[in-house]
Amino acid sequence: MESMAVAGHSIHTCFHIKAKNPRVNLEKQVFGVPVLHHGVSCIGKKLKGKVGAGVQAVQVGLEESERVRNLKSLERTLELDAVSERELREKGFLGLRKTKLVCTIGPACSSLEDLEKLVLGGMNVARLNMCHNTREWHRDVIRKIKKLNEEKGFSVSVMIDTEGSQIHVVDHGAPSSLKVQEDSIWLFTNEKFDGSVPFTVQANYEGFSEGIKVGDELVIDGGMARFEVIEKLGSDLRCKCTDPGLFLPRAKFSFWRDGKLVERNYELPTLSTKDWSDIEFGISEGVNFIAMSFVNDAESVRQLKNYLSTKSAASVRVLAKIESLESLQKLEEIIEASDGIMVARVDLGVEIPLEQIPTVQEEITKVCRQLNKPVIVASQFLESMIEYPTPTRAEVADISEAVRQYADALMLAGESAIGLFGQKALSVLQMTSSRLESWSREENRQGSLLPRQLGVSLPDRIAEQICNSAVELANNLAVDAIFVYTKHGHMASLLSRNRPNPPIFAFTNDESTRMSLNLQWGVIPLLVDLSDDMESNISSTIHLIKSKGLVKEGDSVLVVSDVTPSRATPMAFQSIQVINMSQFRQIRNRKAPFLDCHSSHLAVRCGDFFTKITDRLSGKKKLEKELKSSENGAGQFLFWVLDVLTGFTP
Ligand SMILES: Nc1ncnc2c1ncn2[C@@H]1O[C@H](COP(=O)(O)OP(=O)(O)OP(=O)(O)O)[C@@H](O)[C@H]1O
Ligand SMILES: CC(=O)C(=O)O
Repeated sequence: MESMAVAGHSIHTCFHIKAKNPRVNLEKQVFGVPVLHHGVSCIGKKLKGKVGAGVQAVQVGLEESERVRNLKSLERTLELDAVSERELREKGFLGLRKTKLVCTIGPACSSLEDLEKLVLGGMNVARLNMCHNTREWHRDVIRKIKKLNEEKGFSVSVMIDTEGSQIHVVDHGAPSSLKVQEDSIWLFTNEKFDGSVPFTVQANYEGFSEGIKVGDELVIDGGMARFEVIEKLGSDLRCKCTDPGLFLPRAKFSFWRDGKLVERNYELPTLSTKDWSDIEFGISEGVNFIAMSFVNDAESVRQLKNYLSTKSAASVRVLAKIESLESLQKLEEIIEASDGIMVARVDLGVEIPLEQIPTVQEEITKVCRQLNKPVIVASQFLESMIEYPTPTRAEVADISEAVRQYADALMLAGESAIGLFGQKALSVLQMTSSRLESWSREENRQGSLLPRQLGVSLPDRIAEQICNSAVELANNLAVDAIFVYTKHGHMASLLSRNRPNPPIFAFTNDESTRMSLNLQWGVIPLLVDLSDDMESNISSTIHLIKSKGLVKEGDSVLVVSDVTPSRATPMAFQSIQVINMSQFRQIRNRKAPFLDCHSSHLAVRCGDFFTKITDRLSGKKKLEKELKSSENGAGQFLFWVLDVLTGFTP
């Protein structure tokens, strides 16, 4: 045991842990686990008057004047974005929407006024698809979003999508959509010519017909129309329409044989020359995310991430778009290599049968959560609203399903980019996701996806377990919010991964972390000027939230802090505390922590307890017996925490 601080109802302990399991490098880690000795009996109910009234542990080694300076500097800078603040005032902590919303920006919504309406309607991330429009147009939109962020106190992130390399139609014989009649005969060619030739389809890639045989099926946009290959003329294909439908501009096509996709190794790079130059453009405009189209392996993701590092742009997060059969076959390695995933349902539907999309979407979403990467479910949520002012009931059900699957974010494509009712579509997305979230909470259905179902252990097992336990505590104690102090967003994302009932306020002093957390489920990122003194960070942020009038009587918060070693705290220190915000007073004049007999007894228990947990279940039985027989509340509490934590052991 190293040190300890006890104040009021809160007890803070720090101790070294020697791991027996070599996979868990605990030697250098120090935990701080503040424990409530009155908390055990109120699991699942709202904490009223049972929580420590304030954070009183004070760091050893910090002079008082420095502490007060830290508090003052924090008071000057707490950026809660204007939209979250408004929502918080209207709906309270638990009413904050958790599912994030992404809108594709296109000609229908690129004016400053329309962009502002989208932000006020809940857009967290603006997406620009580099395969449409000019670079000047994209630059203008990005600058407008940044201007709104600066002038109106918004915090909307910007994402660009690379065009990627995929076989698609350059021209299909008409300037816009075209009906394809049954039995009509078409020529598919790689020949380049100006203008349109009736019944002639130009492909963008000369090797498009390699490996294709007479009798194969050519499918347009995952089923918009179907053809049979009736003749091969060099590299051209003569095809007969077997299933009439529509030809849209830039339609994608795929070939099928005996009911299976014909898989071919096109010599197309994931990032084309144009994509690299779009990436340069994105870096120079300070975008927050790059979504890579047609990723087929982890290597291409790593290549882009390395490139961003060499350009001092490692803060730009790389998302991999899952939209090919090959990317599904290498799903885990792609997720692990990337900073997040987009389930690009439109293009995915070109390569896998449409009826498989819902289950594939669920599987990708689940694996992303397991591996702690945010996931966007994209496209066609409200396709009918491109033309009509109300959604179909099935579209609303599709949104609800993605929310139920706990996707981090949902994305509008054509609905916002070119739709007649983009803002209305966003409000349907917003209302439907909020409704399902509150229904889940009220019915306590959140419990149906318990953290233990997450299954895997991440490399940082200690942080993972702390966050799992913190969320279990937060849900059981029914706190109103979780506060986390984070440099790179790691602890915030581990908390989000557990999809807690209360929202997660992630305080960071890193602007790029703040912007990247905009994609993370349930996280409200706030920019603050964090100091080395974690207690004053906690104290000041609670004080600031209170001073803005955002705290109601009885509101409590669970605080997770993760202090990296510094002069003030030479050892890493991770702690969980529960604080009643409404009774909270800023502590400015206490100088040192103090001990009492009860707490030192508790710390010994804690040390014993964690050693045994890290030794997996070997010590559980003995420890359970000891803790169960303990006559004080702390022992009982630890027994309960033991139960929670060991439940996660694989
Ligand atoms: N910047 C833009 N300028 C003009 N039209 C756009 C723009 N962005 C999107 N669109 C329109 O909105 C529609 C949906 O856009 P989105 O980029 O999601 O789909 P997409 O064209 O199928 O590309 P991808 O398959 O890469 O997602 C497009 O078909 C296009 O018509
Ligand atoms: C968004 C996208 O690229 C798709 O749905 O295919």
